[in-house]
Amino acid sequence: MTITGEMLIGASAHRGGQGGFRAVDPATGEALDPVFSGGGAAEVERACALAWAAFDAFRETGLEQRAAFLETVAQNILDIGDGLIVRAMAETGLPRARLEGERGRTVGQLRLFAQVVREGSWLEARIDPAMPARTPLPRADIRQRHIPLGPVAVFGASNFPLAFSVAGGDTASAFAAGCPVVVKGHGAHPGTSELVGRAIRAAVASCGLPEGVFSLLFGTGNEIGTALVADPRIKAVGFTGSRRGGLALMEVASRRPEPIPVYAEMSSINPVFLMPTALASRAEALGKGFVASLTMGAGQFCTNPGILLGIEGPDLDRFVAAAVEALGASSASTMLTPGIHAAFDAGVARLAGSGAVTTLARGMACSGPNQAQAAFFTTTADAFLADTELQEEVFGAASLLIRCGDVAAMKAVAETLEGQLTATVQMDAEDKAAVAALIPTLERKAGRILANGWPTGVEVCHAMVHGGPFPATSDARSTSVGTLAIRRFLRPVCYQDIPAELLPEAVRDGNPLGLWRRIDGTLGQD
Ligand SMILES: NC(=O)C1=CN([C@@H]2O[C@H](COP(=O)(O)OP(=O)(O)OC[C@H]3O[C@@H](n4cnc5c(N)ncnc54)[C@H](O)[C@@H]3O)[C@@H](O)[C@H]2O)C=CC1
Ligand SMILES: O=C(O)CCC(=O)C(=O)O
Repeated sequence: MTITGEMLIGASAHRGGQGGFRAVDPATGEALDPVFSGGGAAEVERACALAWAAFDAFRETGLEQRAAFLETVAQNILDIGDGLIVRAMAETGLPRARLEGERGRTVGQLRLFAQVVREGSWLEARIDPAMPARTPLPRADIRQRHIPLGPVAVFGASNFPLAFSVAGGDTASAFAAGCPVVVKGHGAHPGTSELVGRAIRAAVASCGLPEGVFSLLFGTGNEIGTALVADPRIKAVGFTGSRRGGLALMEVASRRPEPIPVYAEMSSINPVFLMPTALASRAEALGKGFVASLTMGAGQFCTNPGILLGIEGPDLDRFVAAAVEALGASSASTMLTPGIHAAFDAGVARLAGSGAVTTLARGMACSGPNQAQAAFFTTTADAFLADTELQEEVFGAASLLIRCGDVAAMKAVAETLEGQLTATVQMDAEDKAAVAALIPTLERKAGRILANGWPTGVEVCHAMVHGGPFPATSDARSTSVGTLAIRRFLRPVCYQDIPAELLPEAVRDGNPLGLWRRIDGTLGQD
């Protein structure tokens, strides 16, 4: 498939009038062909008009047709073949194995949402039949189903060019809900974005859907993203990126005459609690496991273990020695963009320069452009509690070990943490009581609590929560990974005494869709 550098607006490919740009291979610093054109207000207007025009037809597609659309997108992505992986490698510096795995995750995610669409429980159909004889007042016939919010703006993330980008979780869940999608592609991987965008566009056409179901826009500054979120036809936003970017888009969305929800996944330092017995029994293995998680993908995961908490003593020293050895042997790796690399170096310099922080280890020296040397620091619980800046995410392979006096100090630190995507406990059976005391705090702070694993690598499944209180996300009630992500783009509508022939199929008598429905409070398939 050829990459042309055009934006995809409905069925047409379009060269915008704003400044052109090229992707950069971060491993060499070289600009890649072709030149991509940037869009502005005119392209936003066209894409949103088409999306709005498509909405009513798309939202009432049959469950089977919509599921087949998601499966066609998945197949079309696979059919691009190796060209997709090669382009993504060049644009991101990420290795082949990682990108092949990410493609599998992306395709699997689309197929999982197809199953969800078919199964139909997301419609949450409820029927409270009329009670004309009820006294003192009769009850009307009241029915409820969920409908999609409307066209969704999706911002592709830099660090997952497939799974959190053009056909990533935000797009898959919005399509599953019945929302047209306008993607603002990330400028770091425009060629990858165009290839995937063309795969989606072909699926829209072959599934007989209106062209406005999908558009892909590019633009260099903030203008295009701002215009997209401000457009009155956009009804929700999905975003993964920086806290600054997420906050800026939340501000735009809240200032609209009709404010809309922004589901932004932003920043998280993912605390790991090294419980005493676990540390005593396997400090060395934990040290190695930690470094493997920290350095994976050059640390460019929002689930990266950015802080560790352990109790002072010889077992923690053994953990540190093992981690220092593993980290010292970790090679420098190419980061996604020169900007992300510069932000990592600045964050590491900030920690290294703090009087309260000691540098424990750095990874191997850099040997090419945009490479990052992993970094491991330590501080005390008192110092951490005194300086809120030590909580700021350093995006990349940098982590801070907080030395605590006892389990109570660990809990005190946990209480001061901002909202997190994850919280991890490394524990043995004897640590259970201490962990039980910690869990209520962790539940308030994080979207996912895990034991004896590492937070990087999110499973795409029904029970997953990839979310959490601010600043991990802008809305703690949601997840951006897993099938519950569909909820973000739905809202309930109630039908009171609506004549049977005007009711949507989901809540009709006789249950033509064969859904699980709550009838007078009882769940069943009647
Ligand atoms: N927590 C996480 O999952 C991630 C965090 N980051 C953080 O973000 C930093 C920069 O990386 P990027 O991926 O470029 O994230 P970013 O937040 O700068 O950009 C993400 C997308 O949002 C758009 N955008 C950003 N600010 C905007 C604004 N004010 N108005 C309109 N559109 C806006 C950008 O054009 C881009 O398409 C990294 O150094 C890292 O600190 C990056 C990726 C993932
Ligand atoms: O750890 C993962 O698999 C997902 C990480 C993520 O969501 C991110 O880095 O934006």
